[in-house]
Amino acid sequence: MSVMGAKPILYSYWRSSCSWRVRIALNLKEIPYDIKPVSLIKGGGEQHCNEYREINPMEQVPALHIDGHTLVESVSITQLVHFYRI
Ligand SMILES: O=C(O)/C=C/C(=O)CC(=O)CC(=O)O
Repeated sequence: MSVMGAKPILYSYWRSSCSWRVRIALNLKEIPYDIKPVSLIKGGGEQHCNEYREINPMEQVPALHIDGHTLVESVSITQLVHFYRI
């Protein structure tokens, strides 16, 4: 993760407090990122669709694709962002 590649992608939902946590961490680190919205409401929750399950088998937001890796669990993501992008 130390090699900076393409812009990170944050899979996120606007009402998800866990997603807020990661957005705050990325913004504090001034890391630019794109958001891919995953609605927790639409169609019973887009986090349960096959396409998203490939990104996060836990079927939860957020997930962060960064430097060729996909990270899940918001607290872990914020820690990794903190230590790897100083
Ligand atoms: O990434 C986490 O730490 C946990 C995520 C969830 O449990 C999903 C969830 O509750 C979505 C939300 O923040 O409302």
